[in-house]
Order: sequence, then structure tokens, then C-alpha cells
Amino acid sequence: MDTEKLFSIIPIKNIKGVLPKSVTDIAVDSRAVSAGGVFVCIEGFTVDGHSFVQKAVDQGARVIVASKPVAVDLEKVAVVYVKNTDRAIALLAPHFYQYPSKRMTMIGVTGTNGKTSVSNMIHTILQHTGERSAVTGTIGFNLDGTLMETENTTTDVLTTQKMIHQAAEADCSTMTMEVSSHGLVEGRLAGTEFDIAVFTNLTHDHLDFHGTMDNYGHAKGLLFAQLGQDLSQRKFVVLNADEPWSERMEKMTSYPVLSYGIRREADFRARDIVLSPDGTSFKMETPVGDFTVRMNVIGEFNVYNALAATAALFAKGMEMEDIINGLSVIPAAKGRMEKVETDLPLTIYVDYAHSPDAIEKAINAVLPYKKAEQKLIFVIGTGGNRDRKKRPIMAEKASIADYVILTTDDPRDEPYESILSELEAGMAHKRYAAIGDRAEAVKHAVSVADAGDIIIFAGKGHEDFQIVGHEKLPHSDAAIALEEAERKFRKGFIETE
Ligand SMILES: CC(=O)N[C@H]1[C@@H](OP(=O)(O)OP(=O)(O)OC[C@H]2O[C@@H](n3ccc(=O)[nH]c3=O)[C@H](O)[C@@H]2O)O[C@H](CO)[C@@H](O)[C@@H]1O[C@H](C)C(=O)N[C@@H](C)C(=O)N[C@H](CCC(=O)O)C(=O)O
Ligand SMILES: Nc1ncnc2c1ncn2[C@@H]1O[C@H](COP(=O)(O)OP(=O)(O)OP(=O)(O)O)[C@@H](O)[C@H]1O
Repeated sequence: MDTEKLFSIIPIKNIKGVLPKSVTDIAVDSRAVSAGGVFVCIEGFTVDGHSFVQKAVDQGARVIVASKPVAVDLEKVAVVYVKNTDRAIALLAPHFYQYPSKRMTMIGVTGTNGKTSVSNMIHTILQHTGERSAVTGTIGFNLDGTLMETENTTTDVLTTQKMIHQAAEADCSTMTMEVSSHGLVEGRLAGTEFDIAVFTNLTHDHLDFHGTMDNYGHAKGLLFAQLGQDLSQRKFVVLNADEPWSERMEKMTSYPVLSYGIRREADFRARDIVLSPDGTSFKMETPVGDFTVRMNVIGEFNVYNALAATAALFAKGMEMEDIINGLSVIPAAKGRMEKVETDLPLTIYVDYAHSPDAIEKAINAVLPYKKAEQKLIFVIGTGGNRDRKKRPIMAEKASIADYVILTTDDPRDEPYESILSELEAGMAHKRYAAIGDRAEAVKHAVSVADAGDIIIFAGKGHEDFQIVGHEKLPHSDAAIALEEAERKFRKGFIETE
């Protein structure tokens, strides 16, 4: 890109050295700099990008954007000094990629729980009708079927713009993004113009970061406020009528609202819900008539997710018949009440619930069809060095299960003892075990199971690792459970080791 054009977008304090005519790329990570590119130094929570300038230059950076003095050979490299590099990258990134979000329908999904599920429902329904679609969030960046890893649910502003650009270049008509409260507060969505903003719910989580529920709710509200005030644009807000915070979200936007829900009046409302172990069916009342929905995913929470996805796609202009057909083929999002295939006499689900409300919803997804003679065993852990206030509330919700195993979910630097004792404080009954080592906790769940029982492993979901100390160690609840179940339930099982 033409260098002068690129930098015309930011306020500059001064320039040292001579700017090249053009630059090839832009990076905020010295390890990702390409020859002839720009490196923008970001002061992070952990390290200061200014200390990687030499590394960036060694990688071929031709221009450095900095807010503090940096020592480089000005014969070879130019330095653009700005007041604030965070602000600079927020302006440079969308400008560099030529505002790609304007080239597609952009759907943003926020809320404590359900972002991944709703986003993936939208994506799958779009693909089912033959549309090219991209989705990004906790599971990664899915560019019309090709999945790429991402660092965050809502990535930094540069990565976000790059992904939107890639989706637009790949002729995707729609990009759906999970929007985290952290992403909103830290400005990772600068330059992303959403057409449809969806709200799922707001319950206890991330209070280590936001401090209070009020701050957390207002952080989520930024998505609706940031839709802007240009009412000549066709934009929509999709809100959960059964969620008290929706009223506040409605006040934060000027655009038309489509509501969805079960308990209260709504534009998209589900009734006659039938929950079963193999799927869910219900009648959906919509502004254009009633429809019968059959889905393979389980749990009432997925009825909410389906209603949210439907309202968003309706707002986009999709035919209701196409939406209903699409809902019939959606698989469980990876690691969200995902049934583990086995012919052994156990029903095993892997789930990502790691907030009190999600735990309650996950357990309630199986209770309607659990038989009196079946035990529901629930394994739940929390992360170390993160929101501690939610621990006892998580255990209290988990107590709905017949037997609970309290464990860790990425203990990081925190000792098992404090994580477990803070969880134990919330237990409402004594039918539980507290086991710090997650692999041992999984084995224990199988050891206490009788044939026919149901086990839910919550917290890890799609993740295939456990962070212990600063190391990311391989870990799979499903693999450990299946191995243990083979040993316990398979007749004639022979140990291979
Ligand atoms: C607390 C927080 O928001 N941290 C984010 C932040 O990390 P940081 O400030 O520590 O970054 P840093 O490591 O200090 O690096 C500073 C700069 O130096 C650069 N650098 C670094 C090393 C190097 O060798 N060279 C180099 O140039 C980095 O690229 C960066 O530009 O910037 C990183 C890059 O954008 C993010 O990946 C990281 O998210 C971490 C992984 C994280 O855990 N974030 C959580 C709190 C979060 O954001 N979660 C939400 C989801 C919540 C939910 O479950 O709903 C999310 O959206 O993911
Ligand atoms: N609408 C919902 N309401 C409450 N709980 C839900 C809902 N949808 C999913 N869940 C529960 O929350 C867990 C996480 O779901 P999902 O990944 O879709 O949410 P998320 O908002 O993307 O979460 P995260 O930001 O932590 O990735 C699921 O495994 C399920 O137990």
C-alpha cells in the first residue's frame, strides 16, 4: 500500500528517517513482520512491543510506529512517532484492509453464554443454502469450511480486520463474529461495521476483569451502541425477551429490534417444546407465521440459540423455510453438549459450561429425560488465577447433579487446594469428590458410574489442552473417559501397556 495514503489516517507527532513509497504489510507482533512491512509497537499487559523493535527490523520491517523513543538505523528504517499506538493501529488496520466489513453482511453475537452456538448455527444454516460464509470465535476462524486457529474469542484489531478481509476476498456474503466483552472494552472491533447485533444473555462471569455485573453489562452494551446513528442504514438488533438486560441493550441502540424468547411475548417465540436425548422439537411463532422446528441439538438453551440465529437470519432477509431447513441439520457446536460416540453402556457429553448459568443449563438439558434409576455425574473445574467469585456459585449449580466431581480447568499457577476449597464452599450436598488433577477426576467419574449412567464433563469443551503452570499440556476428557470405560465395562478388555 502507498505509505503516504496509509499514514494519512493517523495523527502523527513526527517522522524520523525516510518513509518508503509503499509498504507490504502491517504487524503488531515482531514474529509476524514481513519484509518491507510496518511494525506497530503495542504496550501489552505482559510485555511492551517497543522492546521487540530490533527483532522486527531483523525480520525486514521498513517502518516502525512507536509512542516512545526507539533506536534503529534511520538510514534503513523510518520511525513514525504517535501519541498512542493502540489508537494508531485501530485506525491503520481497517484502512490498510480498505474497510472490508462494508463488503459483507456482518453479524456480531455477544452475551455470556451461547455466542459460539448461535454463531455456528448461523454459519451452518447459511452454508446449507449454498451461501459462502465465515465465522470467528472461541473455536477459531472458519473461512467457509476451512478452520484456522485464533488466539482469542475476539481477536486483536489487526487480526480481526485481516480475517474480515480474507472472508470478503473469498466472496463470503456473511461473516458472523463472536464478540467478547474483553474485545469490546479493549477496542478490538474498531473499524468493524456490524449490520446485525445479537444478544444472548448476561450472567455471572469474568468479574475478575469487569469488577461488577453493571460494568460487565455495559461492556456488552457497547456492541449495540457502536452500531452507530446513521439510521439510513439497514441494521437490526436481536434481543432475548426473557433476559432482563435486554431492556438496557434496547436503550443503547437506535436501530429496530427483533425479539426472541420462550417465556415472554416475542417476535420469534418457541412453544410446545419437546426435549429428548437425541434432539429437540418445537413450534416457532414468527412475524410471518408458525413453523415446526426439529433439531439434533439438545437442551432448552439451544432453543434460545436457535431463535436468536433465526431472528438474525430473518433480519438479513433469508426465507423462513430455508432457516427452518437449516436448523434441522445443525450439529452440536464442537464441545457444546456434544455426545461422545460409544457403544459402552454410558452416555457421555463433553460441554464447555464454565459459568454458573451455563452449568445449570447444561444439567437441565438432560434432566427432562433422565430416568430415576440413572445417575447424573457432573465433572466441573475452574481456572486458576481467574474470577474466584464464581467458584462457589458454579458448585452450587452443579449440585443439581446426583454426584459431582470438583476439579480444575487450567489451574495455571494456582495450587489445587485453593481452587477446590472455594468450589467446595458452594456444594449443596455431600455426594461429591474434590480431585485437583483433572485426568484423575475424569477417571473417578467413570469409576463411580454404573451401566446406564450419564456423565457430563464440563468446562473443556473443544479444548484439547490443560494449562498447568505456564505449560499447555495435551488433555482430552473424552479420550481419558473412554479408555477408563473400556477397562471397566468392556468384557474381555485387554490392557495394551
Ligand atoms: C488480558 C488480555 O486481554 N490479554 C490480551 C493481550 O495480551 P497482552 O497485553 O499480554 O499482550 P503482550 O503479550 O503483552 O504483547 C504486547 C505486544 O507485544 C507484541 N509482541 C509480543 C512478543 C513478541 O515476541 N513480539 C511482539 O511483538 C504482541 O504481539 C503485542 O502486540 O493481547 C493479546 C494479543 O491481542 C491477546 O491475545 C491477550 O489475550 C489473552 C490471551 C487473554 O487471555 N485474554 C482474555 C482475557 C480475553 O480476551 N478473553 C476473551 C474471551 C472471554 C470469553 O470467554 O467470553 C477473548 O475475546 O478472547
Ligand atoms: N443460550 C445459552 N444460555 C445458557 N447457557 C448456554 C447457552 N448456550 C450454550 N450454553 C452453555 O454454555 C456453554 C458455552 O456455550 P457457547 O460456547 O455457545 O457460549 P460462548 O458464549 O461462546 O462461551 P465462551 O465465550 O466462553 O466461549 C455450553 O457448553 C452450554 O453448556
